[in-house]
Amino acid sequence: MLRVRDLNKVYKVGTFGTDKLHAVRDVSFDIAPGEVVSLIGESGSGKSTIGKLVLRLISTTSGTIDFEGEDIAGMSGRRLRKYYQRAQGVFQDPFSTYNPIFKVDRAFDTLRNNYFGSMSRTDWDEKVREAVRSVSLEPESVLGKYPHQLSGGQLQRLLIARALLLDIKLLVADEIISMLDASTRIDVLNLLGDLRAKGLGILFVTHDLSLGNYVSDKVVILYKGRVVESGITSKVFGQPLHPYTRNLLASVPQLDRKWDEVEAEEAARAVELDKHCFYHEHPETLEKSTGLIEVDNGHLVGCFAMSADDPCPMGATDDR
Ligand SMILES: Nc1ncnc2c1ncn2[C@@H]1O[C@H](COP(=O)(O)OP(=O)(O)OP(=O)(O)O)[C@@H](O)[C@H]1O
Repeated sequence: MLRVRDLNKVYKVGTFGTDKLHAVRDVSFDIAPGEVVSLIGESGSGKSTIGKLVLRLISTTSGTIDFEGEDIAGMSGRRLRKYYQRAQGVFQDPFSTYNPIFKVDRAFDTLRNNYFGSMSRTDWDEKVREAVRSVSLEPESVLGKYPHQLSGGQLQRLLIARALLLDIKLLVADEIISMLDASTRIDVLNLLGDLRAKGLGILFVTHDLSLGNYVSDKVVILYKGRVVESGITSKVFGQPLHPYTRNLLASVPQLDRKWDEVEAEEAARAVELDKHCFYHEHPETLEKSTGLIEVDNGHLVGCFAMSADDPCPMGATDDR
């Protein structure tokens, strides 16, 4: 359904826009219907930029994004409107999405004006109520209210309901639960699970490894805009190969492991990597990547071996 290939985004920065910031580098991944793919990485790794590129909120520098076989860069007019009927985004801070001086219903009305102009008011109101119920909210408790009268979780679910009115096939969910409390988080996560079961493809953007592990079928681990590892979640998290992924996972506290043990493992890995891995020696630059190596079916690892005949000490070669 969604096919992203060799995506690059370079921002112009600096006072006169003369400097360049390479925010996304050669990123490729696919999302099938009913599949959740998580983009995981630390702050500044390019996750949100990729989400915005997929929603065409910003333009690509190079690379392609195909949705149902059509390059979204070439869409305009009716075709672009149709794309937005099928692909929508929900972002981190639900409060900033609503205008505080209007009731939340206004977010739905703008959609009616754009896409459902010919529908009668009665039919539209019923359609909205149905969408609100589908995200486990009571229409009477939330419609007609101002944003400050509702919780973050209710506002977030209303935004998902709004997207669902369009019968979308792809949802870009960018850190959508990071501002919610624990009990509301689980409601929104369960809702995403229900939507996935109905065939919705979800691009889930998060910096939280455990969340990525919980919700996704596949993960794409990003470091400074570049994919360092990707594949089926259980494979990437069960057998992480790239030093960055391993360090990320090692940094998540585990009840059954002592910190000394984790540190000793990391030190042993550092010895293996010394003078072999460009990433290990110079993590500040990723220019020397030799691309991604497929180590297992769909499990790709970014390789930064220092020379072509230098076997990657992290196992990112065919014979390991
Ligand atoms: N409009 C912009 N102009 C210039 N640079 C930008 C712009 N938007 C993002 N960047 C830069 O691009 C890089 C990637 O940013 P992005 O927001 O995609 O990262 P992220 O992984 O989503 O981070 P976070 O988790 O903090 O939101 C960062 O260095 C950021 O400062």
